[in-house]
Amino acid sequence: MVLRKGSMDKVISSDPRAVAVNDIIAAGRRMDRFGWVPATAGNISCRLPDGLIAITRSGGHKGMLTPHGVIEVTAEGAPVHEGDRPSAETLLHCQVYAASPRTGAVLHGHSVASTVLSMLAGDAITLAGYEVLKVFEGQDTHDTSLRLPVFDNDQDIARLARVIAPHMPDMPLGYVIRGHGVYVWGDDMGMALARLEGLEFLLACELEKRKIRT
Ligand SMILES: CSC[C@@H](O)[C@@H](O)C(=O)COP(=O)(O)O
Ligand SMILES: [Zn+2]
Repeated sequence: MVLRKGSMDKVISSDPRAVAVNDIIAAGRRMDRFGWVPATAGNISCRLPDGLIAITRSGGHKGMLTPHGVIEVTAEGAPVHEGDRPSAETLLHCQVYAASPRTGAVLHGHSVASTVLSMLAGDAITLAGYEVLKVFEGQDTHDTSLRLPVFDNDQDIARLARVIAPHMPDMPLGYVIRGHGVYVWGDDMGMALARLEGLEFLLACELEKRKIRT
């Protein structure tokens, strides 16, 4: 048994597929504990060493996943096994992996804070002055601001991916889909979860600030 960099759990196997399934199930439970994947909302994926992507099946509760709830798709989002129905938002995960060979895990949740704030925002939410900004790579002071892009929601995920595409190279935090939820990623699942937790904390703070002001 070994421990991996950034991991939040002990590895249960040296088989990368088993590790990915374990990581996805654990991530879903953790996101559910925070209330970020209500009903069947959210989706979770990991890149496998052979370039395939392990991703949640469409329509299941992400806090109650079993190994059956995780399937494999190609880098283009096609299910490896005929009849499997991957997340409706698979193309958004594929787009994040295609943008950087370093990215190993992608998380999508529907928190109250990301949903509400994005409905009040323009094309971005600015996060400034918070100590927790230091959770993001390259940030070593609270005395800074980071921009979280907001894209209009669209049920046509291929079209939404085309709108997001030009912004992919310049998104240090992830992004939010308006009235929908947040996309965050990292080199591995541990890093992606840490970034999601940091970002959600910051969004929750912003929401509280707005309530106090009104
Ligand atoms: C409960 S509605 C949420 C869905 O429409 C979608 O946005 C979502 O996040 C989950 O879709 P899924 O296809 O299960 O990955
Ligand atoms: Zn969603």
